Amino acid sequence: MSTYKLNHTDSFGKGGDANGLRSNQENGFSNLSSLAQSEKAVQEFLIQQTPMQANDDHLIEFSEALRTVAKALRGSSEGKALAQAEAAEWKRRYELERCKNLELLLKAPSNGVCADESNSNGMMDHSAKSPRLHVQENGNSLERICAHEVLQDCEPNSPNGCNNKLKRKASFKLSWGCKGQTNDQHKKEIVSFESGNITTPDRSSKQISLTWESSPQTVIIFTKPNSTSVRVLSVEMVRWLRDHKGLNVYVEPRVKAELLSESSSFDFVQTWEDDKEISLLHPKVDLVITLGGDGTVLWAASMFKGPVPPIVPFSMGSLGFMTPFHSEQYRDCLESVLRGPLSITLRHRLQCHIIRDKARHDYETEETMLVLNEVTIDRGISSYLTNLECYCDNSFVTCVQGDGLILSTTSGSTAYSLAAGGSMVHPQVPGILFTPICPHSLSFRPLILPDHVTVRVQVPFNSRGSAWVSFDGKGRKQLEAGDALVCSMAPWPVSTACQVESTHDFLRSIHDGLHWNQRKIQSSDGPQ
Ligand SMILES: NC(=O)c1ccc[n+]([C@@H]2O[C@H](COP(=O)([O-])OP(=O)(O)OC[C@H]3O[C@@H](n4cnc5c(N)ncnc54)[C@H](O)[C@@H]3O)[C@@H](O)[C@H]2O)c1
Ligand SMILES: Nc1ncnc2c1ncn2[C@@H]1O[C@H](COP(=O)(O)OP(=O)(O)OP(=O)(O)O)[C@@H](O)[C@H]1O
Repeated sequence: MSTYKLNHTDSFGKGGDANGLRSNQENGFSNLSSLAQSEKAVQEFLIQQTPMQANDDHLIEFSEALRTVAKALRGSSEGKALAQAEAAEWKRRYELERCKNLELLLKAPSNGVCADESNSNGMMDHSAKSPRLHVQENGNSLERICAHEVLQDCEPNSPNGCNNKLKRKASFKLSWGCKGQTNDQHKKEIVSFESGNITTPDRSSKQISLTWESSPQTVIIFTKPNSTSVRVLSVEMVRWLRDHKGLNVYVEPRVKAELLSESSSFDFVQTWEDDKEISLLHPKVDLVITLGGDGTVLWAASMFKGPVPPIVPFSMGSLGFMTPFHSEQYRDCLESVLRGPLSITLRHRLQCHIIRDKARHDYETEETMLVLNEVTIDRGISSYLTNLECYCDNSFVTCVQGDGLILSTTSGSTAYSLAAGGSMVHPQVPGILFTPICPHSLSFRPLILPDHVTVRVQVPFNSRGSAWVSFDGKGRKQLEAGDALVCSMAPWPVSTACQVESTHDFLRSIHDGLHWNQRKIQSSDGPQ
């Protein structure tokens, strides 16, 4: 019986005491080792006693243990109070220092710092050339908040003698590029370092509007194959563009044949003979029209290995994530687009090179592939795990062991990457999504990398099998051990016309296309 009583809970008498200990632990009680020692001593002592003696002595030891607990708790709460007092003192000193600095600052406006009381909204005025101190009005009392510290050069013979804290701020210079690197390959005019303040006046992900300076003359139409409704609409649209808008119209060779089979009057429609010829079309084409689903937009974009004319995508598929225009209203839509101005979504593309191990020292690599959605490296028909070594610039990222890896644009974030657990990202956010496919690991979360990096994915020499690359779900190529795929942001984005504007269109797509976060509204009759 006594041995039964000597379990952990009973050495404290009752469960309530043990609970008390638990809550004290949660409150920061840390003197647990002395407590454990006392408990052990009580146990050892009691084991040596007769049952009667043990009961009395048990009570004595138990009360001692309680005293130990109380002492430890007292120590803990005293320690806590001390720490709080110390924190309060630090806070008081900090506030004093801050007030002193603020006073000095306001007393000395002639040293180049001006207290701009007109700007009472507390916002930073990034456009100001001279350094400013901004103030914020808060209720009746004027609370002054230094929005940012000012970089100030100290004039050696200045009448004010740089006698306040500001003069102590170290001057610094920022420049573009990596440490020790002089080229400005990654330069983007989105940040300026004027007067030592870092500002971002123009961010790349702003809504963009396109205004025609002269009227568009030539359009090219891409259509989804094997669809009767698409074929009917393309016949109608081609005629309307020619008869009502006086435009030159290009279509694919397949579509030209279809149009001619309708009527020989379509011989005004132009086409091309081979892929080389279409790659030369860009300088002639003002606008691209797509009739189909997202796949047709991807197809159209893939036809342009360099700059791409603006695309007007009409929805004639089942999902239509990137196709905001309704085909029934094509006349109104095209009238408005041709008149301009129009909002566009600037969709970044990735450029991908395969570097073969056996050709790694050759100057020429295989043809560069441009993708609008993603490049996928997977195990193909192999039943082995893929083993892919990934590097970002020259830093090792990870080794993917699973079904594969998706390197996606933000436009592609709602496609395959989404299915593999990647985040949905607004298409105008510049970045590269790094999304594993079925990784055999509990901790492989998807990443989003910045747009200026180069990602290299290599099949290691000790890999059991090869890997397969596909570009926007097409054009599969095999990667043998030692081969690598190098991928970075392409300089030729794809601009797609918006129905309203890019954020509105994106949100509409995730609501209507993916039924994002749809749930029945909770009824109001329930606990309040
Ligand atoms: N498990 C998957 O979800 C999976 C598998 C393979 C390919 N894909 C995607 O299919 C794309 C190729 O499209 P396709 O039409 O030629 O093939 P497809 O006809 O097989 O269509 C794939 C589906 O993905 C949708 N889709 C394509 N791009 C999208 C985007 N940016 N946002 C939202 N949905 C999008 C299409 O509307 C279509 O419903 C690939 O780039 C890849 O992203 C997805
Ligand atoms: N002009 C074209 N020539 C050859 N293939 C095309 C062309 N346009 C689209 N495709 C291919 O046809 C397939 C289906 O096209 P698309 O995705 O546009 O239609 P969908 O599947 O009906 O639409 P959604 O993707 O909305 O379900 C895609 O694989 C795409 O690559």
